Amino acid sequence: MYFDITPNNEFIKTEKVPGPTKEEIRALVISKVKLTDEDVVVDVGCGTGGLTLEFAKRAKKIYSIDMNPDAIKTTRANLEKFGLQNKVELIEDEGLKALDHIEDFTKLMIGGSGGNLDNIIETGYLKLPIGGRIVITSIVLETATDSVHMLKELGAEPEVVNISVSKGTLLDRGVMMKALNPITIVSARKI
Ligand SMILES: C[S@@+](CC[C@H](N)C(=O)[O-])C[C@H]1O[C@@H](n2cnc3c(N)ncnc32)[C@H](O)[C@@H]1O
Repeated sequence: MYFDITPNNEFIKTEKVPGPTKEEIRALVISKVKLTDEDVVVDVGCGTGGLTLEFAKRAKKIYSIDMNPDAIKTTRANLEKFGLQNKVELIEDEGLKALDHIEDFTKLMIGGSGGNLDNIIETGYLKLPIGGRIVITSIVLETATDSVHMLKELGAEPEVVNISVSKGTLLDRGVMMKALNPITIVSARKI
């Protein structure tokens, strides 16, 4: 089956909002989330909506949270561009506050936490059902190591992968590879 990941250049973007998460990373995140069509996903820090869009293509329901109003606007614009707005509830709020009001989700994605990482992980992990999954993407190592410590404290067994993607540029004399910044993905199953 064709594994459809939306190319980076098809997203509506603004300088005020980070993202989208690079397409190769989005593909891997879906695999680490172990996304199914029965899933209810919470995406904390939805940014441009890169991951929200991939979840919306495949899952039953998505709650996408961002404290930046421009991120909510941009995510909405991208969902509407691809006709996927109906599955997604957009919440303009701080992640932890918004999580307090959401129940019965099966997967938790954290793509931004703004100094509240430990609390968002703890609250989210405790609300997940046994067998649910939590995935954290990080551009700084400290987010990854802090996530590992917190998940271990909660009794989980986190997996850590660091992905370096290089993209080829076609030149007359060959293909020049340009490295993009590495991303660390921490993931765990609720046990
Ligand atoms: C790197 S971007 C996420 C990109 C996104 N995964 C995508 O594919 O477009 C991180 C986002 O997290 C948001 N953010 C950071 N801390 C937050 C918090 N505590 N609560 C809600 N949103 C937060 C930021 O406003 C930003 O839009």
